[in-house]
Amino acid sequence: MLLIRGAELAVLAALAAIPLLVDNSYVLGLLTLLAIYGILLIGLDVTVGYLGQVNLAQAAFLGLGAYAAALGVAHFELGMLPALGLALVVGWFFGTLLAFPALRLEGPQFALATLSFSALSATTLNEWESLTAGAQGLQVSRPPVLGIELDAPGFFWLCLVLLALVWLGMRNLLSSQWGRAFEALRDSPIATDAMGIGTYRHKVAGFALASALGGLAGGLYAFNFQYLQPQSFGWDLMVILLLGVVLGGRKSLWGALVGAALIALLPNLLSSRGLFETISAVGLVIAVAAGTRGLLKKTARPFQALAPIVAMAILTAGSLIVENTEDWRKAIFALMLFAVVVGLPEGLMGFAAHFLAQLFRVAPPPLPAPAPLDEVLPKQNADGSALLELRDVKRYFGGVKAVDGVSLTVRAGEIHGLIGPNGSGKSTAVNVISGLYVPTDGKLLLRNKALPAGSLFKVARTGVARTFQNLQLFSELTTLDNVMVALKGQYRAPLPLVLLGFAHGEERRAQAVALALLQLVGLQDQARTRAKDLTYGDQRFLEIARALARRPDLLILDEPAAGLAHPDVNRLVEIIKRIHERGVSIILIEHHMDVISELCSVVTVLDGGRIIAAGTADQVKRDPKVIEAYLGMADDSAGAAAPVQAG
Ligand SMILES: Nc1ncnc2c1ncn2[C@@H]1O[C@H](COP(=O)(O)OP(=O)(O)OP(=O)(O)O)[C@@H](O)[C@H]1O
Repeated sequence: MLLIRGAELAVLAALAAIPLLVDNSYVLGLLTLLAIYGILLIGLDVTVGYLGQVNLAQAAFLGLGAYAAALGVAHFELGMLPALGLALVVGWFFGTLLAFPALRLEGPQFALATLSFSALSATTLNEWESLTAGAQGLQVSRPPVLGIELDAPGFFWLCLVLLALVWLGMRNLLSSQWGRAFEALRDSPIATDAMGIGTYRHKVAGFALASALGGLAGGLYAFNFQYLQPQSFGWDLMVILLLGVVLGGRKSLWGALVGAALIALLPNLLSSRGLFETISAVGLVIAVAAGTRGLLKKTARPFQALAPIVAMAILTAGSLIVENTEDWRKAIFALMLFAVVVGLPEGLMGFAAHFLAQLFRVAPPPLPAPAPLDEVLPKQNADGSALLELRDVKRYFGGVKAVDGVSLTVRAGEIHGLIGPNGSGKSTAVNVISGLYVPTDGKLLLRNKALPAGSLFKVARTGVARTFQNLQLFSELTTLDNVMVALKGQYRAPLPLVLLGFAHGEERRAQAVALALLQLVGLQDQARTRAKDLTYGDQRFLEIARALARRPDLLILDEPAAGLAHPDVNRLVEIIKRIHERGVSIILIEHHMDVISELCSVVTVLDGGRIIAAGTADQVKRDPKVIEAYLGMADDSAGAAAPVQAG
């Protein structure tokens, strides 16, 4: 950690020292642009990298921020800092305004919405000539900072200080509960909602933050160039910004800085022959190194390894042959983008990080001791009172009556088994209870209060947690982080404290709690393993630990033994017993009748969306309707064997 902090400080100090050592206005101009683009790309990376949304509006926010700062100075005689504050607020305001409707959309539709906003913003800046001077361009004067006129190095240092502050704030934010929530909702929005974290509101917050940084960068841009034209913030720039994020490496502050350096250099790269030749050659070396490493370690397919080498070889040869590199601009960008997208999907910094990790082998900071289970999961009062009541609940899909008038009561402290042949409506029933589906009709009560209908997020906040039949883990996050995501509701340091880095205490407490839950399911030694690298069985246990982090009154386990090998099924039974000892009430959907018999005090049997039997496991196993329902299933799988045979 100290090494990383040291590297950050060294790079910033080196950048700050350059104007003292080199008296060159061209270099200073590039450095200033690097700092401005750095802020802009850190913002863009929040949406593209962390939230996984294709945001095509960041250039527009740069423009809006630039004009806001310029007009603030021209019309209200603002100083530089208030003008930059105005640019930030304008970016944030329009970002929020766009985010509310646009983030209701997904994938390409969202990208199109941001594209439309860019077009609208460019047209308005262009046509509102009385305010912006339109295509003619707007002269901008650079106001003093706290009464001091800044020369070129002074302005660069201001940009660098702001970049350092943004860097620091974002590093703190992204390594906090907020950053984890952003990553979680990219991996599984359904599970994020089910963990009580509103995906929509977090996406809106992330987008607004990105736009605010776009606005701030815009203010600096205006005072740097001191001349604005609406067409500078159009589609061309947006493509270059995306190129910067992809080239530098997503989800990385370093990646944003490297991307910013590249896009600051790009236009100059082509006009300086020597520089272009050098960069092409360096690109070829990187492509060869990455390709060879990929082939040797079998992490890359031959095409993935060879294509970038061929592309960079063409670029290097071209840099030596062609007369005027400016004429080949688009082909050059295309070759570079192709090489990076195919060969280095994690960007230059992602690639460099592998090497640096091997070179320095920095041990992660030690984890705290697990918190006592009595604090993490206090024993609940299992008094047998009615916890969850379903009254004549129905859920139809067109003509399919998946759940057709189900009434049942789950009592505090019981493990309530829900069984039935395939397609009998079990998953639909729990999807209605947990808020994934809106019921077609009927009432759902938790402790005599109506359960919110059709909102995973709201139901999660009432004390209901669940796992999923088809695993819904945050696969890119570690085991520990998966559990910590679900703790967000319990650890809420105010945002300013998080940005300033004063949330570490809270973070340590959350780690200790998460470790205790991992210990409960036997995964404490895998805390730093990424969820996608766990065995299938361990992934199922991780989902249970994550759901427990919600400290639920009611835990719904949707076929937790599905696909588990026999030893893991035994382990699962032990885990469920341990959870039950804490007084947590459980609804258990299961096909393994021996698991149901061992664990459940009450069993409800569904068939065709209706309850056909209820009672103890022994009673329902002997019920003729249940036997008929199961035996009526032609050649069913072994896992779904008739209950009479399995017990
Ligand atoms: N989203 C949906 N759209 C349309 N039909 C659905 C949907 N979800 C479930 N169904 C139908 O509802 C019925 C009940 O399905 P459900 O998945 O709830 O059963 P299940 O008891 O959980 O089955 P399994 O044990 O195979 O998971 C089935 O006929 C299924 O095809």
